[in-house]
Amino acid sequence: MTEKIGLMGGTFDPPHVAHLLIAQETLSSLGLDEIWFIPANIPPHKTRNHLTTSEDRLQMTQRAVNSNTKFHVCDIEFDRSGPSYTIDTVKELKRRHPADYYFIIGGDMAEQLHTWKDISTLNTLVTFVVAERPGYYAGKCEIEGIEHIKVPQLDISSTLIRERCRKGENIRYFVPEDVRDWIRERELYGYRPKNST
Ligand SMILES: Nc1ncnc2c1ncn2[C@@H]1O[C@H](COP(=O)(O)OP(=O)(O)OP(=O)(O)O)[C@@H](O)[C@H]1O
Ligand SMILES: O=C(O)c1ccc[n+]([C@@H]2O[C@H](COP(=O)([O-])O)[C@@H](O)[C@H]2O)c1
Repeated sequence: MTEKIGLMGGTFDPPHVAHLLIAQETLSSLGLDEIWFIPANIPPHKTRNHLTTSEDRLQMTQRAVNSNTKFHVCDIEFDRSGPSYTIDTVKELKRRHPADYYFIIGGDMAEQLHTWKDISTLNTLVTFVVAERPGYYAGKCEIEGIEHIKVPQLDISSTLIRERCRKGENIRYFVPEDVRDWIRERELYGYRPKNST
């Protein structure tokens, strides 16, 4: 039988619990075999100047998924220079590893999906799966054939976590413990917690 693989693309600066939750719920509700987390080398639509290094984001993503045997990290986008367009990633994945692919996105991404590179072709190569996200409405998405999954909405973002780190606020349970350890060890986002919790 053809494998069913979920792709969870992201900047993961840092990866957080909402990423893990929507991936897990997609896996269970669509009966997928695995989820591959794909950190973007150069996220096509992010305008922020200073991303954390690819090595740190890759390491944190690895740590985020390591307790789940069905979650894996795929570093395919680090092999290419220039913006990490999903169409290029998916074409390469299909060449290397034929399977049915499901690309997971949040409601914010769904709203702008029509602007993605070669979206009409990409939409024939993967099934998009959308998880609602507070403040966005995936129903606005104009692309056809999208699956919607029901997941409790979490108003958590990497931006919020970076802000909390900068302010010395606690990020426990916003990210997996192994990710928090890495952020603390490397003092990413200026993280110096005010207390040991
Ligand atoms: N809380 C959330 N609920 C639903 N989807 C989410 C949530 N957070 C992130 N996503 C989705 O996960 C994918 C990767 O997101 P990304 O790595 O950019 O995290 P982010 O929290 O949106 O980051 P930032 O705050 O830096 O923009 C995107 O498809 C995004 O829509
Ligand atoms: O291919 C595109 O045109 C495109 C435009 C915007 C985002 N994406 C992908 O969507 C995923 C989530 O993006 P981001 O910016 O929220 O990390 C990530 O895998 C990006 O490469 C892809």
